[in-house]
Amino acid sequence: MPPADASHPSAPPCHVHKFGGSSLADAPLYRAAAALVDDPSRTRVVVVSAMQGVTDALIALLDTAQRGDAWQPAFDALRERHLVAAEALDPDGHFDLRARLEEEFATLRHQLQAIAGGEPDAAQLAPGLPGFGEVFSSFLMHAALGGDAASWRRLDARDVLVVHEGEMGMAVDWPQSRARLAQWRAAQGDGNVVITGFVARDTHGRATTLGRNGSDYSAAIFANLFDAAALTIWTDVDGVLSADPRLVPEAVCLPSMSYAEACELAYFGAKVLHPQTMAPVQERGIPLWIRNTKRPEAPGTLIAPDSGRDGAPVKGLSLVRDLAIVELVGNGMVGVPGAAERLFGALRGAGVSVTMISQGSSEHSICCVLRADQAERARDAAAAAFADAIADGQAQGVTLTRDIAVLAAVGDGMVGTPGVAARLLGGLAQARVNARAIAQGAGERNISVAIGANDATRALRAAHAAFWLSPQTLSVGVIGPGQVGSALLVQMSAALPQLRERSGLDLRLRAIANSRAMVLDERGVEPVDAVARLHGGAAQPLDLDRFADHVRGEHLPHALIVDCSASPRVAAEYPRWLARGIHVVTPNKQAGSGAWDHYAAIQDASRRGGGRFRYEATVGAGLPVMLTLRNLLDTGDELHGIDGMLSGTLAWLFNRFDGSVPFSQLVREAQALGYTEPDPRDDLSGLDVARKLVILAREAGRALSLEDVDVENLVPPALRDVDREEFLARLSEMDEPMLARQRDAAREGRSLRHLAQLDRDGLARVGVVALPAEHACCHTRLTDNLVQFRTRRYSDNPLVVQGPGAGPDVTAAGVFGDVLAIAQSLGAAASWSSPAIDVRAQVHA
Ligand SMILES: NC(=O)C1=CN([C@@H]2O[C@H](COP(=O)(O)OP(=O)(O)OC[C@H]3O[C@@H](n4cnc5c(N)ncnc54)[C@H](O)[C@@H]3O)[C@@H](O)[C@H]2O)C=CC1
Ligand SMILES: N[C@@H](CC=O)C(=O)O
Repeated sequence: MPPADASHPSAPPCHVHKFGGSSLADAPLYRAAAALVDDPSRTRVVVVSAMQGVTDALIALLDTAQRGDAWQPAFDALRERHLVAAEALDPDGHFDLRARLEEEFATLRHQLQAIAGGEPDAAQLAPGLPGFGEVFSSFLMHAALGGDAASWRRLDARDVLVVHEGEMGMAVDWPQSRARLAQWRAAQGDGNVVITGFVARDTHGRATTLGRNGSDYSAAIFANLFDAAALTIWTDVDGVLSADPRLVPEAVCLPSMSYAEACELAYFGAKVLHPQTMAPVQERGIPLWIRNTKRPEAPGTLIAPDSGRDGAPVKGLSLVRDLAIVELVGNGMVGVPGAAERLFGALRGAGVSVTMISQGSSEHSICCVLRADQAERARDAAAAAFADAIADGQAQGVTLTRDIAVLAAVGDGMVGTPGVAARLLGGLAQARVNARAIAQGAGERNISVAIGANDATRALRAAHAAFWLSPQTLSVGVIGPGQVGSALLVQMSAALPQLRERSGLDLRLRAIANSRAMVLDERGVEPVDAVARLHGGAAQPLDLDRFADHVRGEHLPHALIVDCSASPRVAAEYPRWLARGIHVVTPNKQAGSGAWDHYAAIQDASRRGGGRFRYEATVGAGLPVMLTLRNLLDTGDELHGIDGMLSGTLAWLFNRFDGSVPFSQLVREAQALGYTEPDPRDDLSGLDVARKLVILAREAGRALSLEDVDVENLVPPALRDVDREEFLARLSEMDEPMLARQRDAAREGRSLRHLAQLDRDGLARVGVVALPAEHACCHTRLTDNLVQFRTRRYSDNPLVVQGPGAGPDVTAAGVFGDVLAIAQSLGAAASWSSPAIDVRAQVHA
């Protein structure tokens, strides 16, 4: 590019603003845009796009006219839309806006008539016709800015900007354009200017456009021509985001980036920037801001020569779809100069543009990623170029793989930083995405990975999580906010902020469900509001598959479901969830003690899928019963037997039951205190304790099942098969038999206790026993569980775990402990991570 024009040495530096169509959809938006540039301390240059949708409408009009179809109705609609906006912006005709627009529409009408009529030379009108939208728009903006000649001028870019078609799109004829602008400024004087974006004239003087999204390019060109102090591109997002927010809800707005980073991201699909936009501003070192018209208070993204190192190696991720891989394989190419030249010469000859290249140091193959619509042409050209080598057996052939996408991580900070590729590929591996080809230039600013098209979104989300989220980020779903579940939500609400702050554990509650309804929320559910939201408008019928899909959301590195129900239906899902890598934590005993096949399927799915299964709270609520057993066995001890009191409810009942109060009244109290199972018969029948004994036995490696346990059932036969409500109504039928047992025991100086026993030979018993006063179980309080482990090491005196074994709070604490154990095991944070800026992504309208 030539040096800056010196014809206006005294002109103050100006600020160029560019507004896209989404910011100019109607008259109020033109006024809002005008207010954003209201800074009299600077000379302002405003470059406008067409009103939203108008360029597409013009292209369609052109197409209709070229086919000879009726274009008038669409033309009238377009004209009407602009006249409505003109009426709103210039109600008293002060700016003569209506007449000026009518003049331009008359020109457009003549051109369409000429094109539709096939008039000689009419074809030459076509390239410039889609640019009428910017012409109309410049009049509207001129009026919105209060455009009288003293303060604002209007410049039609077709009068000054000269372009020609270059190899890489429209190229500016800088000397001509600069000279023409100088003439224009000499005639008009310096001051504020509104300019039509997108349009230009070609070297023959015909109107043309800069190509799709060319308004950004226009703005950068005029920033260069005016030697501007800054360029601001106003759009409908907060700035350049770390990834496409439609695919990555966690995308963050980047505060700054270098020109080089912006170019890499622009090329690789970051829609906010046009690839050509950077060059004219980069050449003069003009700072470029991307800002949001709808949130002008947001700081936006600054693109400048140096991005300012913030310690984050990766600035953004981009994804290019609709690609294919063409690979040339040949033993005969090893060490032979010219093979690459021959291949790329052939591709050039076929007019194929190569997106990415990868060749291993063995030189045995060259792999090119290119556009899918050019793939067959590329393959045939490569095969033809190597036909002789293929015939001689020196090359094995050319293969074509379709349905490819390229994911790229971009950032100046990658230069010289070890571990970036590992983090990227590690993230992909965790999401089970296979890398087909990898490329990184010696510039180290871009690592590109070719992947299968079906994996593209998953790969982008996984890579984003790998760079922007704590590796200990968990997407959490809670099922069953009853007694235990609600207590868990209260505990989470209190603990989560400090866990995030101090330990980097980022637990995000994103789904909640009870037996009827569920709430799935992408942005997260506040734990304290979760239960209320199940009764609100956002709740939907429970669907466990959709629940799991949502929790598994691919943009977060890990997923975990907490099942606080007692439901076998929910427990049946565990193998499927674990196989998908979803961790499961539960106090629900159905899975741990259910059918052996189901239990084995859970262990198997966990091993294969990587999801961890933790169920400490199923035995002893918050007590470390399972943990103790696991530690004993993992350190090489040998279990001889387990005995003790495994039911908080039954412990509490028999601690209190001295015959002075009916047994049924105590059961109701235990239920109200949240100690019992949802159906108290599960406790009274001994079933709940039998389940716990089975869980412990299985944890110790014994294939015990419920039917192997000798269980005493305290529920009278007449109450066993009635429904829960009837059972509760007839609870007093238990009083007499229980009182008789209590009196018999008291007569012998004994107390009733509910015991569970698993002996060395695998015999398992559960039931009520009358124990002498000196027995350890007669020295417990309230809901205390007491579990005695007899092992090789603890043979004379058992290892005892004792403490409250029921109740919502202690159980929830046991569940929460399991959740944290999983989160903590997910790997410590790396020494660097890309900052999560507080400006949240604005999804494109
Ligand atoms: N309460 C305690 O002290 C202890 C309880 N547990 C276990 O904790 C679990 C919960 O107990 P509580 O909170 O006392 O029960 P609860 O009856 O108060 O709550 C159960 C919750 O599960 C939901 N639910 C039931 N069936 C469902 C289904 N098919 N799908 C989705 N949600 C369903 C219900 O809507 C309710 O929100 C049970 O498995 C229990 O055995 C374990 C240790 C101690
Ligand atoms: N109902 C159970 C609760 C814990 O599992 C008990 O009383 O122990």
